[in-house]
Amino acid sequence: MADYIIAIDQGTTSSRAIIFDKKGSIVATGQKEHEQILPKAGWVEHDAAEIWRNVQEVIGLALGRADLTRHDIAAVGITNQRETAVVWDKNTGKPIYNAIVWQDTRTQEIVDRLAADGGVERFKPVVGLPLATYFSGTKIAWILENVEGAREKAEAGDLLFGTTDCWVLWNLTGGADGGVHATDVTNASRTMFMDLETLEWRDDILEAFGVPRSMMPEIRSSSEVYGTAESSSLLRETPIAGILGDQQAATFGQAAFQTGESKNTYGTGCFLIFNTGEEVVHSKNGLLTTVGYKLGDGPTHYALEGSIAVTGSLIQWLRDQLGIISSAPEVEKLAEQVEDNGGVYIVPAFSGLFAPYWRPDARGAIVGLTRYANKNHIARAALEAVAFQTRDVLDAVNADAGVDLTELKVDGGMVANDALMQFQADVLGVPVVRPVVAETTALGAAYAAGLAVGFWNGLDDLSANWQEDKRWEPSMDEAERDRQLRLWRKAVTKSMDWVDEDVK
Ligand SMILES: Nc1ncnc2c1ncn2[C@@H]1O[C@H](COP(=O)(O)OP(=O)(O)O)[C@@H](O)[C@H]1O
Ligand SMILES: O=P(O)(O)OC[C@H](O)CO
Repeated sequence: MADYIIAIDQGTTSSRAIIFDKKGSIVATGQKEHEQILPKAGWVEHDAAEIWRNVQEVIGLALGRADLTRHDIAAVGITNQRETAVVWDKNTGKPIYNAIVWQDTRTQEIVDRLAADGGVERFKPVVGLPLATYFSGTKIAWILENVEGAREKAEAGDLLFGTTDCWVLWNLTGGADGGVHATDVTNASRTMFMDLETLEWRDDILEAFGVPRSMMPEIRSSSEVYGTAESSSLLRETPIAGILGDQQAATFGQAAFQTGESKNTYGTGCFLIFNTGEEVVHSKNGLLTTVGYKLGDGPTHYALEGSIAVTGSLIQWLRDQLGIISSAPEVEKLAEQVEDNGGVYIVPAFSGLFAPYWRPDARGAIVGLTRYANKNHIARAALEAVAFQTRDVLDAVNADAGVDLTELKVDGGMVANDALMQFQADVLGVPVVRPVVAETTALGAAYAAGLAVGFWNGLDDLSANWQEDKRWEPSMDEAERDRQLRLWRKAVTKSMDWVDEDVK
């Protein structure tokens, strides 16, 4: 058997291809950012055609850097930004509109319309999700209602929907020339349309959203052979054998396979996932219920999730919109030049507030400003906002689980930031632990693909690969932690109730 697995990580900010060996170590990486298209306040789009071009390019980069060919690759795993909706014409292979990204809030009116009959929790007992702009369902509905000719084409069976895993799989397996139109259970669980118990699309919910079932991909497990790469691909004939939404992939890559295990990933947003085993658990504290993973014909593993919309993207905002840093890592230097936040708190409710608040009416707020405040305080407050939001989610997980987590496994682009990780341990009051391979998202997809083709024999092989790299112990005294949390929560209340009829 070939000695490597390649994982394609189609993220919000960039697409990566990462080649792993049997130990789960990274052999080579290719990465390319794609454009963030921001046509109006609250709108976030990606060009799906650009994403597919980038995916092909990064596969070439990774293979080239490792000096490997497709013959060295046993299988391909795919992981992806979840919820982001691509709708394309199955005859031409062209998207009929830009992909509407998970952070996009344009569909609030559709949410309100659907919620008018039964409230935002109307479908939650079946799909685990409240009605919110975050999930794919209202994004598909928006495209069908607003793109000229889309409704007719959809009714005629000419349009396909997919999250970006499905878009990449379809293209990689031949596109309009016989591409496989499938997604996995974890991605399907983020659409609003999948029944968590039966793992099938719900016709009544599709109908309520006005989405024809013919657009929907087949729902498959997270680890099985979906198809092989088509003949013009650098990976031709290689089996595509694993798909997991990126947060579930990170949980899998952290080897958090058992009930009660968890992880928090710090990327564009932050996502804490808590494994609830084979049981569907409904949150009483603002968390989502989602599928964790399903390997082939094996049992379905479920999870509770605390999704935070804006964390790394707040650092991008400091860089791109305010211009106070020229690269993301610079934020740490800036923040460390002051002893504290100078009384400044940032609530980055750019897309409203997600877990555990679910307040679409919230917008970003910077509070506590005095003339003393400077860019260093803003940088510090931005990092602190990431940690405070995670604390709010962890409180919800602890309340739902009925036990307190004793440490937090972390990963993602932001965990390179020492100041943030130390502050995170301080405001949580529990240690924060980073594994050697912090690219757990890609690793999780590689694991799913490798298990399907016998590259790894079972979960024990994967657990044996997990190794601790660094641990941050809490060092803040309790009174100071309580004071900071009180001020943070006061700041959160200031961001709420902002959007009304005049403010979009
Ligand atoms: N050293 C750093 N300090 C703070 N934020 C960082 C640092 N390095 C990267 N980031 C942020 O992390 C994000 C990238 O992380 P990544 O895991 O690649 O995200 P994604 O998978 O969402 O594309 C970006 O939003 C960037 O602003
Ligand atoms: O691409 P990321 O890492 O920001 O993850 C996005 C999430 O999947 C959105 O739910």
